[in-house]
Amino acid sequence: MGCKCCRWPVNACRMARMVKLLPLSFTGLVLFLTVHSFYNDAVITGTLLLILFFPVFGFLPRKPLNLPPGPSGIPVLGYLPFLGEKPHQEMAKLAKKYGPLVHIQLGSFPGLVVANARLAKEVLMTQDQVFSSRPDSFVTWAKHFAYYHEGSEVRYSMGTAKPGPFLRNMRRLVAVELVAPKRIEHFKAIRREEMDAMVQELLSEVKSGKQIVDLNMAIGALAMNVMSRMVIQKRYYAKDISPETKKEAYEFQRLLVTVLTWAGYPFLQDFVPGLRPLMSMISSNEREMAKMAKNTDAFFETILQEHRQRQNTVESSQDFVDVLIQSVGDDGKRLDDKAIKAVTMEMFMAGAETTATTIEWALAELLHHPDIQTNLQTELDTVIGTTRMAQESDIPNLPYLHAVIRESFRLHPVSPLMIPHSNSEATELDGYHIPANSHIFINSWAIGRDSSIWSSPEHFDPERFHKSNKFLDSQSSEDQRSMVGIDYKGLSYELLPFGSGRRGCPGMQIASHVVSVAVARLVHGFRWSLADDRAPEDMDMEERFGMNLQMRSPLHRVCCEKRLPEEVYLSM
Ligand code: HEM
Repeated sequence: MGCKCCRWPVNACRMARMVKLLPLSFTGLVLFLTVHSFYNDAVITGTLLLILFFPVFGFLPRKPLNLPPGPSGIPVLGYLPFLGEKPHQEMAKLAKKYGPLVHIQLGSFPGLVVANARLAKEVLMTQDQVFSSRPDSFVTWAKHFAYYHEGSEVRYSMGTAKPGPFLRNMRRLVAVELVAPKRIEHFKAIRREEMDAMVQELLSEVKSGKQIVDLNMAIGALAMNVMSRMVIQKRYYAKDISPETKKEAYEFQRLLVTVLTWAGYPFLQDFVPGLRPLMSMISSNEREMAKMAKNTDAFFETILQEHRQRQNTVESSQDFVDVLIQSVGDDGKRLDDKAIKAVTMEMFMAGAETTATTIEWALAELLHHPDIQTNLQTELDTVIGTTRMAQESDIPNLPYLHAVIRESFRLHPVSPLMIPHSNSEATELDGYHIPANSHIFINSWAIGRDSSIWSSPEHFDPERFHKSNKFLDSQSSEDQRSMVGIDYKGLSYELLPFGSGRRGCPGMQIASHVVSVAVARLVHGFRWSLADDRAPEDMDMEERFGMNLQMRSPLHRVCCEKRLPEEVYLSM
């Protein structure tokens, strides 16, 4: 067990205190002698001594704080080096050992892992206001890609912003202009056209005799095109685009991949801010990011200027950038150009990859479990028939599809630790002291595998969400029975792929439409199996942690067979 104040090993903590005291004591001694030889007056020297040594009391042994239990780390870095390549899994292991609330020291910051539904509710609902900030540790990325500088404290990205006028205004704009029912309906045609385009693209590959298709690419193109048409009225992912757009699309894709990669990168200086000046000097990452940030800024500046020239004021043809340009904040001012550029980019980062990865995991599970794929096809054929493709209006009539998607979200939340929350003031949680500015990791991956909630938690089985729930027997508790009613919209803390509360995902409605219809279309229109004679049980279902929790082996080579009559595809 580590020291109660910081969880380092007790001796390491004592040593660190002594090391911290040395320079102060030395400086104090030198100053004392200088001052005393100058004034030769005991009262003045004594007063100065008191002032000088006052801060030292901060380093003397303190009354132990009642922190939640947790592992000890190493001096300076704390538990950072032990989080490994899959921090969500390591944090889940810690929760098994120490309980659902675990304290971990992350460099200079206290960290907290929340790993059960009851405590997630406490953080996201009961104490939502206290925990709705974001940590101070995103600043390296934000400095380059969200126009952050330490003097201003403003981070022009919703995901990293602290509560305040910028975040309030942005969340309002997204809620009203992108995801309100009227706008969802308005963008319906875009979603339908992109779904049709994906099916046609897959069909043309199947017809050309290639039975193996790149499903990862098809899904990625769908999610990107839906987002880019809503946000900037452009379509970058298609074979039939003009050579000019192709160049622009290439630059867009290159920039986005880089920005996403850096966003998932743990910068040491963000956790040990004392190292920031040194790292800025020696780190090649910072130089590379600064270069890339210039290109990103130039790209989104062009988009912004194109929109300004077009001056689109007709609501029916407005995209999200038009809305951002015209919006007026609480202070009566228009948005800063930097904010418009950063939020435009963020829509792609937060909205497209997450949606694509979610669809890919669902399809992966259906490849891994062919019997469940067949069950879903049976439901689709029964409800929709075989003479037309699935539409958005069919979704409420497809309970098994809904169960498949919920089960996929349970096992594969693409943001397994959400975006870390932070508390602006010290508080108490479950009787423990939570220091201000802690990094709060709500581990939805671990909650989705909590055996006190879910029977056979590692097992993919949509039945647990379906009325014919075979996991229920006479021994089942009321809690287990109520699983059938659990949804992912932020009201059931057992299933939180989109988070919940003030910082919950504002894009949930759009994502939910795209994910449901894409899975329905892909499974209704095609039969999927593994390429290269691989058996389902040999499939690689491992994860790769990053900005999103992706498949370690994405679905680049999958067998695809058309399963509806030819005229259904032709009539789209
Ligand atoms: C299946 C797709 C998606 C999933 C699983 C997902 C999940 C999440 C999660 C877990 C969070 C963090 C919640 C928290 O920290 O409490 C989040 C935040 C966010 N999401 Fe999504 N998201 C998806 C799609 C989208 C879409 C389509 C958009 C764009 C319209 C979007 C925009 C955002 C933004 C801007 C934030 C930051 C909100 C804030 O910090 O206040 N997301 N999302």
